[in-house]
This record gives sequence, structure tokens and C-alpha cells, in this order.
Amino acid sequence: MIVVENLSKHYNHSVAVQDVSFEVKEGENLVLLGTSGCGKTTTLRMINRLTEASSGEVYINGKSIFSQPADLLRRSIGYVLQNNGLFPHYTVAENIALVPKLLGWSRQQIEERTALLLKKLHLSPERYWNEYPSRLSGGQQQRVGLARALAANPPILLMDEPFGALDPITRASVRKEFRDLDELNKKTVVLVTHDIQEAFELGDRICLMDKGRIMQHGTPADLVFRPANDFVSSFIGRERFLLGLKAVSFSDVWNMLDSDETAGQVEADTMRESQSLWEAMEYLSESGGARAVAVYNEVSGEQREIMVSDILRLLNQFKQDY
Ligand SMILES: Nc1ncnc2c1ncn2[C@@H]1O[C@H](COP(=O)(O)OP(=O)(O)OP(=O)(O)O)[C@@H](O)[C@H]1O
Repeated sequence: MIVVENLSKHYNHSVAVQDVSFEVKEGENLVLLGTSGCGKTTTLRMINRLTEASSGEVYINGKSIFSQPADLLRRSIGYVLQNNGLFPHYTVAENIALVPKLLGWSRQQIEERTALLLKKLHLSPERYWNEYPSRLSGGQQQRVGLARALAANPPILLMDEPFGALDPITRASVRKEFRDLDELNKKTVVLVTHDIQEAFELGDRICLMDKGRIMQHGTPADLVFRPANDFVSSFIGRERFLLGLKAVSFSDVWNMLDSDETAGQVEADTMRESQSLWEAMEYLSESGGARAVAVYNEVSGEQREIMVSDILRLLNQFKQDY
């Protein structure tokens, strides 16, 4: 768990971050969202002390980050940079091995871990082990950057615009891989982005920032359905409908579904209750004429069949009750 209390950063007479406070629970994804220059990166870098705070406190599992040397702190926190930060003169495997080596892992341990991570990130170890970063595509470099940050299995991961350098299509597919990666499920993640769609897809909670301050800290649904002020409303702006679909999952609206719709056998391409209404929309628009999608609830063992008209009804009903 990360607790940030009244964190500020001043440069001479200018203020980069002012009095920022938030908590990130274990296993949660917190997104720092906002336009360029609002203080996201500075806030992130104060957590691993790449930037030293002017004032305020950060506790990780109850322990102040200032109670240990900054370089030791950084070995226990994964960090993914926007331009991936890979060393150009190191191979893929050497880049991934950096922190495990510093921690004194055996060669065999390092090789096993590297091979496992490459496979999980869809990079064949045989093909990419000895490759240099400049010979990889942007998406592949980004995956290696992520593998490097995950190598020593840190409980906390800080990510600065991790998909920022990618074109929109690669960006969407790497983002999807990121969401599905089991390595990340239990990690506490703080992710910086200026992309509101990305924030809504990846964040359990979002801190929307402006001019160094937090404008609203809440769930994606809080930001869309209960904006704290005019700034938040106008930031959400015309994307309200789409973001609403991304903010609501089937588990949020399960008891608004008729129980007699469908039950029984789970079909192969069934969605799960943790997926969003948006994902069901995407499925229906991409499936070439399917009128309904089956959604399976792992908790109750029930299955429902969902049509486009259900999705719109669920969104409206959720909004009214929120
Ligand atoms: N080393 C520095 N010296 C002086 N000012 C700085 C320094 N680093 C950042 N700033 C200023 O602090 C403010 C916040 O910068 P920061 O990089 O945190 O914003 P950001 O929201 O991450 O923006 P971006 O998305 O463009 O990276 C900006 O006004 C920036 O110019």
C-alpha cells in the first residue's frame, strides 16, 4: 500500500506539484491523469525518489520512503519510462537482467526469469535474447521495458506513459496485453497518462490533475457520473458516453439483468462479469453480426445473454442509481 501525504515540489519560484495526497491499495491500479505539464511525472518520480520532494511524505507499507537510501528503495520498485529507457548497447536479455543482477540473483535464476517474461510478453526468447533494442519495433521495445521493470518481481510498479510512444493501433493491443498479464494482477501500479480512454481502461482509481493539484480522486464511475467540479466535467467533455461504458462493468449491474435470460453451458467466447459494457459493445461490433454476447459470472456461476439494447438500458439505469 502506498500513502502519499501533502506532497509538493517547487522549482525556484515555480510550483510543479502542490499538496498532493492519495492512497493506492495493494493490487490496485491508480492512474495519474492530466494534460501536459500538470505535474503527473513529477508526482510519480517523487515516489521512487528520482525527484526529491520539497515537502510531504510517502509511505510504502507504513514505512517512509525517506528512511532508506534512494538507490535501495528503487530496487524494490519497478519503473517503466515513456521512451522505455532501454540501454542501447545492452542486449534484450542484459537489459532485463539489470536489477536481478544488482540483487545478486544466480545466473540460472536470471536466465529462467528472463525466458519466462519474454514468453509472457510474446517475444520468443530464441529470437530476441541477443537482439539490441534498436532492432526492435516500438511495441517490442515497450514490452522489453515492461519485462525489465517486472524482472525482480517488485510488488510496486510505476509507469510513466508506458504506451506513449506507440501508434494508436499498437498502443491499443499492447494495452490489452498489459491488462491481461497475470504478472500484473497482484501488483500495486501507479500509471501516468494524458490519455483519458487509457485511464478509464486501466485505472481502478484515477487522480485527475491540473496545475500541480488533484482536481478529483475517484473511480472512473465517480469521474463520469459524479464530477467534483467544472474542470472535471469539461475534461470528460464529449467523451462522456464512451467513458461511461468503460466505467461500468457487468459485475456493477449484474442484479439489473433478468435472471431468466439464459443460463447453462458456458460458451467458449463468453465474456466475464469483470469486463466493461464497452468491451461488450466492441465485441458485438467486431463479431460480424452477432446479436448477443454471453457474459459469465465467476462468482455466482450464472450466465446471461446481453444485447446492444441491454447495454444502453444498463448504462442509463446505473447512471440514475449512482
Ligand atoms: N527539473 C525541472 N526544473 C524546473 N521545472 C520543472 C522541472 N521538471 C518539471 N518542471 C516543471 O514542472 C511542471 C510539471 O512537470 P511534469 O513533467 O511533472 O508534468 P507532466 O504532467 O508529467 O507533463 P508531461 O505529460 O508533458 O510529461 C511543468 O511546468 C514543468 O515545466
